[in-house]
Amino acid sequence: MGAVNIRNDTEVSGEARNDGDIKVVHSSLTVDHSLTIPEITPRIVELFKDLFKHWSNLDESRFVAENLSGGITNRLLKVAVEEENGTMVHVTVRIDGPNTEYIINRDRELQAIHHLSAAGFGPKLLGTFENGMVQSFIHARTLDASDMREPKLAAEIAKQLKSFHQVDVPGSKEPQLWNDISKFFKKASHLTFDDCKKQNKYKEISFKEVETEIIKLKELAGHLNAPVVFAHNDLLSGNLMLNDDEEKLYFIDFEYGSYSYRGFDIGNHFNEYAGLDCDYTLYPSKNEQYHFFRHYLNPEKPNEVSDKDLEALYVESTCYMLVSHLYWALWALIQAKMSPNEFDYLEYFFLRYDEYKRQKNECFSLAKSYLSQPKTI
Ligand SMILES: Nc1ncnc2c1ncn2[C@@H]1O[C@H](COP(=O)(O)OP(=O)(O)OP(=O)(O)O)[C@@H](O)[C@H]1O
Repeated sequence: MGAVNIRNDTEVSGEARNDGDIKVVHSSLTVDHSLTIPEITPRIVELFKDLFKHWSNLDESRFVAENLSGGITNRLLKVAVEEENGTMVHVTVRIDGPNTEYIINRDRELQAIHHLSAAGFGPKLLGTFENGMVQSFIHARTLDASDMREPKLAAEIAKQLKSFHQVDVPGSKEPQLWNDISKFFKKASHLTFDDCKKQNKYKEISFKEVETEIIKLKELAGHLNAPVVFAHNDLLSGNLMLNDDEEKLYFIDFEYGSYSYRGFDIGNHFNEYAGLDCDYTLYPSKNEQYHFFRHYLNPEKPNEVSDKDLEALYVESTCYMLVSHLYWALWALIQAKMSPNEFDYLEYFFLRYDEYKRQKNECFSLAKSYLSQPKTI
């Protein structure tokens, strides 16, 4: 990893928490996500001194915190620490967004981080606290949506995704996708907004219709027998970082990671070509998708992938691309109610759900016609 790590043998002053078989230092402190930088800095210093004993005697002036932007779920800080001998160490502090427990299973995330990080994915987890975690800082640039379709990068993303999907994260291997969608649906369909405009917009949604779509899509997807893998589930450009000098690509942010269907991770990634503006004219062409599939299915010999395997993955990803629209549409409704962020989550629901409706007939026909073909063994 290109990230600068603080000592691996981080001394524990906070209590050590055992997540699975790996121990990580834990502090019982919480950090208020809404504080300004001057207000939050002393709190971060206190937290670091509690977590990392070797920093406990450093003067407060040696800790410099700044906001990192990019995400829309959590508050992220970059903290520079000047050690006694003048060495600069950079870490990130992620403060969980308030109310994110409705959409994110933090225990599941923490368990996954250990195993993914041991497998070489993402930043190193250095410590946890009541509402967040400290991780190593990755010296790399965050990708833009348009970078993801660049053929060399697309091939590298596909190749890494394949190895990501091969990581064995302990615990139940039951796919969580439909459970999560069902949980989101229950929560999202019973909201009220104090803001009249929001409430009126929300009332335009027919949850009966959404529920019918979920049932139909779940049935169709079930027939495809997609392989179950440990999926990232949120492979957008902001969660991909590239160190150009080392030509090293990083996947970050595993908060939605779970056992899920291979096609969901891929279809969801393709949806992200549209960027946060949701310009779905940017969805990858069939050729671009096949390029990705070849490098995913056989990273060493991409040109030897059979047409049959390409077609199967094309149908699978297309079908789960639809599921991804429903997933994030419902997610956005919960965020519209729970998140303090300025982002227009309600509008985001409509962008995703409208795109679902635009795509569904074509995708259903594609999947049904594929499923009706006689299968050769
Ligand atoms: N360990 C890290 N090192 C360097 N930069 C990072 C690191 N983690 C995150 N970032 C930067 O911060 C941005 C936001 O991070 P992250 O995706 O974790 O936030 P988030 O709120 O969970 O986002 P979202 O929910 O939108 O995916 C990333 O796009 C990246 O630019």
